[in-house]
Amino acid sequence: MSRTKILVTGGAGYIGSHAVVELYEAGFQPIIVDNFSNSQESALRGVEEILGVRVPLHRIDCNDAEALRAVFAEEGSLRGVIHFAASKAVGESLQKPLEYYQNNVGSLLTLLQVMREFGVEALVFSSSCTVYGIPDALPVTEQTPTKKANSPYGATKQMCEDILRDVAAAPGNTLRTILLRYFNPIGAHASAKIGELPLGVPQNLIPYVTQTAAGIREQLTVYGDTYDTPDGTNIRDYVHVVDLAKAHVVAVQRLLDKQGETVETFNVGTGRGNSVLEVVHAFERATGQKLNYKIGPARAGDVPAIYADVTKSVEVLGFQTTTTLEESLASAWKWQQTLGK
Ligand SMILES: O=c1ccn([C@@H]2O[C@H](COP(=O)(O)OP(=O)(O)O[C@H]3O[C@H](CO)[C@H](O)[C@H](O)[C@H]3O)[C@@H](O)[C@H]2O)c(=O)[nH]1
Repeated sequence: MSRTKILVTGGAGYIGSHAVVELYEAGFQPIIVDNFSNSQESALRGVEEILGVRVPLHRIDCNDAEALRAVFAEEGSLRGVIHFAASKAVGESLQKPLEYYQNNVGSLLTLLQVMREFGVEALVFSSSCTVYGIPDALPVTEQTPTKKANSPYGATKQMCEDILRDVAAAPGNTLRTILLRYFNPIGAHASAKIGELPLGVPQNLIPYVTQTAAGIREQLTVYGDTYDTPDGTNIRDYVHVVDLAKAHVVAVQRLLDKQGETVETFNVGTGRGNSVLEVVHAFERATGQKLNYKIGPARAGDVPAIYADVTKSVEVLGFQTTTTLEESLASAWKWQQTLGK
């Protein structure tokens, strides 16, 4: 029996590569589109080693409508798209707003246009808990009002969500969309053949932690300990990347089964909040490594605390994470060790 083809934009990236593995293992045929602007070919070798097969790759930019059309035409019979391809660095987006709007919003518009031309009617979109801004109450549900984004990156995620809701509401619309609002993805595949590949100095907590433990970085700076949280450091919901990848498989299946509304939103997190210091100590417990860290000043723009209410994703989507924080951190460390110095 032939596999159902799903286009995965950004399929060589951190979350995308893990999703490609989970899709294939669930019986789908992922087709990767990537421009390698923030990803590396080595991720695809890792995917190949895990699966024992080559996954088709198209090296194109999602802003290039003609190139995208050629992919849809060549592949034929695509049933759905998972759109990971986007720029994701909050700080960088403040420096390069135009690039972020073009890359994130522009590429979605182009993709939607081409999907319509080819009659592809299922889309999973990578959104982010950043759309909630600084929430008034915790945990956040999908009904929690969104707040004005404090970076162009966050604004692009809100705009893309709005675009997809408007498309769904238009008369005659046939597109079905699931918006997955990711909390903080961490960790790596159990095989340690794929994982996060930050370029340069990591901006995110976990790669900074693992690089510090590996001796690549001198010391982790914990950004502030005077927040209104139990230990004064920021609280986040750290979700294992393989769990997160699996949420996409469930979402794609739901779209193909035509269940639910034409556009649906789900939080993808563990439902647990952990402080930065809890992460540091969980890492030490999980790996036996002592972490060199200091408390530094708060980072501008950080949300004091956010974690997911996962009731809807459990009850409606039928999705639940299974990996503990310690397991996630151990997988991140195992992956870091394969990278060397
Ligand atoms: O060296 C560091 C790095 C991070 N942190 C703290 O660790 C927590 C997590 O920080 P990350 O940078 O890993 O992630 P954010 O919570 O800032 O998330 C942001 O980046 C994510 C991916 O890059 C998502 O896109 C998300 O939407 C966006 O808000 C924060 O409290 C941050 O202050 C430190 O203390 N030291």
